[in-house]
Amino acid sequence: MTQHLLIIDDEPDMLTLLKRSLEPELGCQVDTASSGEAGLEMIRATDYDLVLADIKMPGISGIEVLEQIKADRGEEVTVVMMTAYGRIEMAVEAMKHGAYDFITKPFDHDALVMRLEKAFERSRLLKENLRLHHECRSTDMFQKLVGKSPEMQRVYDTIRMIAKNDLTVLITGESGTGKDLTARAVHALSNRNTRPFIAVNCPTVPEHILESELFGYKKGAFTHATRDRKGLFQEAHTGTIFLDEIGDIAPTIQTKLLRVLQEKEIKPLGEARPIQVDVRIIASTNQPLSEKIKSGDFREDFFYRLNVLPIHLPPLRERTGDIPLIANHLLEKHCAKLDKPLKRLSPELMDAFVGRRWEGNVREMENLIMQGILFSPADEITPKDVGIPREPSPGPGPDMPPFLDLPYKEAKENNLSTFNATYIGHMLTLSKGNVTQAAKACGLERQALQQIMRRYGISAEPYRQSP
Ligand SMILES: Nc1ncnc2c1ncn2[C@@H]1O[C@H](COP(=O)(O)OP(=O)(O)OP(=O)(O)O)[C@@H](O)[C@H]1O
Repeated sequence: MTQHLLIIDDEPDMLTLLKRSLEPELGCQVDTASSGEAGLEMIRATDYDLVLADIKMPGISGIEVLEQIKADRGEEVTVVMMTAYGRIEMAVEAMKHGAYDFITKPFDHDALVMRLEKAFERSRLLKENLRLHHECRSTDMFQKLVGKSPEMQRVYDTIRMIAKNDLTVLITGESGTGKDLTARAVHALSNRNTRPFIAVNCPTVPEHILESELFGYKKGAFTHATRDRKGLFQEAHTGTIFLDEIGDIAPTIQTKLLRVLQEKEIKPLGEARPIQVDVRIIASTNQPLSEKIKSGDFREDFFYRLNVLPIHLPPLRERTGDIPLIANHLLEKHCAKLDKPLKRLSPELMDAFVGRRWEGNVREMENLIMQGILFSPADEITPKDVGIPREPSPGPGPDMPPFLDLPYKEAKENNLSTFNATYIGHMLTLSKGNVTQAAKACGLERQALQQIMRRYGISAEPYRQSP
C-alpha cells in the first residue's frame, strides 16, 4: 500500500520542491499544507503515515501542531520536525514533545531521504503493532471458549454481532455448555468492557435475600438493615449484570426485573424514590422457558423483554467435532492448574469421549479430565482412570453409530476429527511426540501432517513426555 506523507511548511517553494523530489524517491504520496492550521485539519481527515512539519511558522507553530497530534492520536502518527540550522534548542524542544526525529535546513537531500525512510519504517512497525494488539484483544475475548465446529462458529458470529449494542441478551443451553463463558465474552467485546461485570447465580440466593441483593436497601428497611446497602444493579452501573439461571427466580422478582428492563430504574427496599441505572442485562437459562410460561411459573411479558437477542449453545453431543479440541484444552489447563506435568489422553479415551452423550456437557468433561490427571498413575490417561467402560457408548440408538442422525457434512467432519485424533495420536505415541517420525510412519510430508494437526487441534507436546 502506498504510504502517505504530509509536509507542513509556510514556504510554498519548499513545499513544491519537497513534493516533487520526495514522491518519486520515497515512492509515497505527498500532500502539502502551508500552515499549521491547514495541516491539523488534514491530519484529522486523513490517516497519514508520516508528518514532516517546519517548527517556525506564523500562526500555529510546528511545536503546537506536534502537541495537538500527540493529544489527538498519541503515538499513532510519526512526526519529523524541520528547523533552521543553528536552532538546535528548538529541535530539542520538539523531541521532548514526542517528535520522532528532526532535520536541519538546508538539507542534504540523500540524508533527508534516508531519515524519512527510517521514519516510514517506524510508522509501519507501529501500525502493525497496533493491528496485532487489536487482533490479540479480540481473539482474547474468545480464548476461553474453545471449539471450531460450524455450531461454535455461529455462536462466535452472533457474539460479535450483538456485543456492541446495549440490548438484553438471553443465553440458552443445557448445563455446562458454556453460558457463563459466553456472557463474559459478550461483555468483553462490548463497549462496556472496562466497566464492571457482575454475575449473579440466581438459584443459589434464597428468594427473600435475592431482592435486597439485586436492588439494595435503606437503613431500617427491615430488622437487620442497620445501614444503607447498594444492590448489585448499582454495583454494575455503566457495566453488565449477568443473571445466571433466570428460569428459577420467583414471579415477584420477575415483576421487579421487568420494571428495570422497562424503566431502567431500580427501587432499593425502603427507598421512596427510584434510582436510574445504566446496566446491560445478560440472562441465561438451562430450562425451556416456554414450558415455565405455560405452567404459569414465568411471566410471558418478562420473557419477551429478556429474549431480545438470543444465543443458543448447542450441547456437546451435537458438536462432537469439537470434543478432541476441548478435551486437549482442558487437559492442558488443568495439568497447569494442578501443577502436574502435562499428561495425554489415550486414543481409546478420546474415542470414548467422542461417543459419549455428555449430559453434563463441558463441565462433565472437565470433571473427568481432572480426575484423570489426579488418578492416572502414568503419563497417559485411559478410560479406566476415569471410570469409563472400554467400549464407547452406543450413542442415540442401541446399535446406531452416533453420527447417523446428523447431516452428511457434519457427520463426515465429526468422524474425520475422531479419526485424526485417534490415528495421529497413535502415531505420535509411537514416535514419542517426534512429528518428523510420525509423518514418516503415516506416509505424509512433515508439513502435511502439521497442517492436519493444526486443523484438528492436535499437539505433539503431551506425547513428548513418554518415557
Ligand atoms: N467451549 C468451551 N471451551 C472451553 N471451556 C469450556 C467451554 N464451554 C464450557 N467450558 C468450561 O466448562 C465449564 C462450564 O462452563 P460454564 O460455567 O460457562 O457453563 P454454563 O452453561 O454456564 O453451566 P451452568 O448452566 O451449569 O451454569 C467451565 O469451567 C468452562 O470454563
